[in-house]
Amino acid sequence: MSRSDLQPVSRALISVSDKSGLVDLGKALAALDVEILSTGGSAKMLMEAGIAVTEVADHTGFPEMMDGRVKTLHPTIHGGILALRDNPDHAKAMQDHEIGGIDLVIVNLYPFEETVAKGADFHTCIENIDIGGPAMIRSAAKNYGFVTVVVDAGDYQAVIDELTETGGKTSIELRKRLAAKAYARTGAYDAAISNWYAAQLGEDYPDRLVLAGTRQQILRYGENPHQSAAFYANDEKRIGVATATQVQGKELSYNNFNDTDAAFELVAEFDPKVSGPACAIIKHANPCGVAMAPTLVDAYKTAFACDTTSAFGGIIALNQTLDAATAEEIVKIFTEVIIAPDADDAAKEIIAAKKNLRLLLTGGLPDPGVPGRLVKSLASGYLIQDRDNALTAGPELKVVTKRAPSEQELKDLKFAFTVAKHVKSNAIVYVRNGATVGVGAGQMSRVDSSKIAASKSLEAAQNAGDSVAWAKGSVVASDAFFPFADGLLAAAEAGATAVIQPGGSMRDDEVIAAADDAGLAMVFTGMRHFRH
Ligand SMILES: NC(=O)c1ncn([C@@H]2O[C@H](COP(=O)(O)O)[C@@H](O)[C@H]2O)c1NC=O
Repeated sequence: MSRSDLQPVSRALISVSDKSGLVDLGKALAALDVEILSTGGSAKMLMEAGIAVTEVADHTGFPEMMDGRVKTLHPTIHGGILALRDNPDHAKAMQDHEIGGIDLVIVNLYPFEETVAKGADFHTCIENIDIGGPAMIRSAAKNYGFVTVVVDAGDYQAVIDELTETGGKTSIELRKRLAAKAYARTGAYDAAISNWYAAQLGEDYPDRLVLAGTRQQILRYGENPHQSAAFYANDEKRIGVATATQVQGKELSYNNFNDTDAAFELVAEFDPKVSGPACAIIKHANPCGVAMAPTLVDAYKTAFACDTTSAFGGIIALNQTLDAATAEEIVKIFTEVIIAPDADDAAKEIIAAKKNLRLLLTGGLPDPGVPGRLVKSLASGYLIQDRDNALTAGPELKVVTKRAPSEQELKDLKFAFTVAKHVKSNAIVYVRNGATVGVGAGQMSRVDSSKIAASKSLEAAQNAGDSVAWAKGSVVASDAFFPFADGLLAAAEAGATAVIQPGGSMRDDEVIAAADDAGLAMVFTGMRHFRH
């Protein structure tokens, strides 16, 4: 710390909405002989604790007025904060107008974000927009050369420590760090107000986009070791990787965050009350095995059997509490992350033996039907779209072939289409008895995805000691329509007996005729699920 950059703190202004830690702070400042100015509620609490305080109204000679809309918006306050102490003109202005310097500004804002989150009415939200607080924060942060600004109770101790250590002064390093934090706070506050206002006006895509987030973690690196990265959480608080509790294991990496998100969003499609236990295993944001079964351990084992090679080092998502039997199976191979709503004690104990294995518990499943926004960044901008929260799984399914699917086929078709929604396009998914048996992902042609999925199903069969590919007698889902009959024929050749796809190709007639010729049952969903 360079001593010349130390600035004395003789007077502090405290105006806080969230009063946690206020009394201890006041006592510590009083012990350091710092004079305290404060607004109504904050002043009252300090006085009740026996701390000497001057009310801002007494300092300015102006009462708080208009229901608190005007408290600190006064030249005596802003002059005291903004004056450059080493500028003779500023010093003269202070003298002429009897303005005393304010060296430390401690403010936290009206709880606008919390008020909106509670679902308050328009008027209440407006009244919770803080005006005087951000003004003081911005003034103090601008004058960081002389003034210390604190917007987070988590910084009270650092300021007190430094004042104690230096005999009542703060360093330029601390003042700069706190000034940057102060502008980040007012920026995020205004972002929240602006987004809320746009929503009130029904503007889905306002002229100016403001994104705000809170840094959760600086990551070791990005997708690759030469890329730096961090994770920021937004205010959506959707149940998932961002809000989960990490019970054990190494720190999550960038790719872990991405893959775990994909895994949990997929498994959340399967409500345990409807589907029973379900498990999804993800590699590089694509599922390499997904299954439903009467028990969780069977769901895991069946998902794993789909592609035992790819599952190595994968991310496992479960739709219900991790139990000991499932944990025993999981620890048999190397896994990066397990994410589940909960884990019982016996399961936790088994997982604990694998020190690096990350276990994330979410407390529940996100609602796949809830609307939301997705943001993707391009070279010079952002693409914003609704979350793909739709699924056609009910009466809107249209049978287009002579043969209608059997009950088991229909159940598997719906499952396959749900999984396909979470596979990078072009997506082809073979399913048999509630489990994927072959996934073709991310190919530039649908036929290639069909072929890959079919060959994966042969590999799965061979691994299990079967000579016949598991696609035989399966059903198949395609995330978008088959533009030609070839993709469908590839599926028929692989042994699929029923098909689910959106339909809508110019050549639907040809594709339907090919399905009829091959004796396949086919349903159209009328909804596409591209994913990139
Ligand atoms: N209007 C003003 O001049 C003003 N000055 C400070 N405030 C806010 O009043 C709150 C503290 O009020 P109190 O100390 O009365 O509980 C703080 O959140 C602070 O940011 C103000 N309130 C809103 O704008």
